[in-house]
Amino acid sequence: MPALDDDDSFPSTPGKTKIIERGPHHRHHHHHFIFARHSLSSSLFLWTLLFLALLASYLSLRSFLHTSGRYLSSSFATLNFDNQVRASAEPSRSDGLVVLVTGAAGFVGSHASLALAKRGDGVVGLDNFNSYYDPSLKKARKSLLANQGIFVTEGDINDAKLLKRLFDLVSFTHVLHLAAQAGVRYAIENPDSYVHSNVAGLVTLLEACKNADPQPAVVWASSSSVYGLNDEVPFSELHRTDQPASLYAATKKTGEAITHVYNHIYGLSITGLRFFTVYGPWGRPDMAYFSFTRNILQKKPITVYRGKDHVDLARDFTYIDDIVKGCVASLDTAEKSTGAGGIKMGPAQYRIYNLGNTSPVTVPTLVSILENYLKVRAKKHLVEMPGNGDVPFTHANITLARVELGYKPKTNLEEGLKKFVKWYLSYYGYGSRKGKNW
Ligand SMILES: O=C(O)[C@H]1O[C@H](OP(=O)(O)OP(=O)(O)OC[C@H]2O[C@@H](n3ccc(=O)[nH]c3=O)[C@H](O)[C@@H]2O)[C@H](O)[C@@H](O)[C@H]1O
Repeated sequence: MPALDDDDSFPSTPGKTKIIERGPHHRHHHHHFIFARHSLSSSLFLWTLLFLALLASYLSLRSFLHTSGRYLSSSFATLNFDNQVRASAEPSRSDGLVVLVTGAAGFVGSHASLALAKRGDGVVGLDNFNSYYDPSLKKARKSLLANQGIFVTEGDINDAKLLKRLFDLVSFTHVLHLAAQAGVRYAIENPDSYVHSNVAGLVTLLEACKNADPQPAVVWASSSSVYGLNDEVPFSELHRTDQPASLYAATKKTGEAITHVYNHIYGLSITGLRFFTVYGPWGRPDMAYFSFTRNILQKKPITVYRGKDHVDLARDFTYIDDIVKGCVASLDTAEKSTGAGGIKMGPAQYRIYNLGNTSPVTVPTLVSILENYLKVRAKKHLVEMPGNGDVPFTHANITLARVELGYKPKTNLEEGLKKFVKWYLSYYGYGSRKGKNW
């Protein structure tokens, strides 16, 4: 009796079935079966091969079209970008400057770009459109610039590749560096953003300037806040600036030291401008005159800080058009950098100027001027100045800028705020909720 080989009924290896041979009859059928199976499986095999071949060609064709499509569209985008940059950089007057303006969608940057383009200089803008305050205001400024043929590219001053690309495309004669993290009190909330833009970003930008051939002359925005706890008035460029009261001020003071290094080692021509509380149309919504206007119109309370012993705080508020004239005069009087491709050839110019108005006004006076134009009484909350970066007053001595730049501020706070309120009402409308959260 044939032993029942239990093993035969089980696959010897998982997935494989053993063919059980049961005598000649069985064998004949079996051959037939094997033959049929064989021809079936070879035609199946061929069909499978054909299918796979078709599938492979379809997939490779698709990926080829996809890649080349992407390549073509990115080449077009590159070409388009290059053309926009070059066209924007082209001056429309002979001997026109060719200026890279960083922070071009910002308050001072947009005004300065327009002024330069208006007199025939070539201007290329760079701005990261961050959301420190409502980016739609920045986009609106960008459109204003675009209408005058000025291209503003979206990018960060920390992007060394982008900067190199811009310098490869255009021989900038000047850089007007206005991109920064502004705001004195916000540094408590977001200290990193000040280091990112005002220190790291500045170094990346100066590296690009120093490597460029020819090297541009650099004019950049420092701040009245560098005077910090200095109480000699009016503030002169010779006064001490080693007692900053905010991280913002400390990063601007650091900027003055960093630019000095690039001047000293690489021969970059440097002009630092200490702006004093700049205000005006298309201004910054985070600043007091702007947020007060919005709150007064919306019948919301405003917080007015006071110093010790109820002394009013005061600022040397400076109108935007005067600041722009100071920027343009700085560009026009800047000497050429002396280095080339990162090597200094001789000593280069290093300047620092106060750009203020020389007539400080108290914050309550600012409020009453606004009340008068807006025809609404402000709901004032008087609060003692918190120790978060503010200084009690600022007051600029502008003798140096007057003598060397021909700087002469013309607009007092009353006239300047009138222009600001007119712009505000036309842009936002009465009591508009737009821009509620700057
Ligand atoms: O010159 C500069 O280098 C700086 O100027 C500007 O700083 P500041 O002079 O502090 O302007 P800004 O905030 O308008 O406060 C004005 C006054 O209103 C008071 N203030 C402010 C807010 C508030 O709610 N209440 C209030 O009383 C406040 O105490 C102050 O007395 C720029 O913002 C800054 O980026 C930098 O460029």
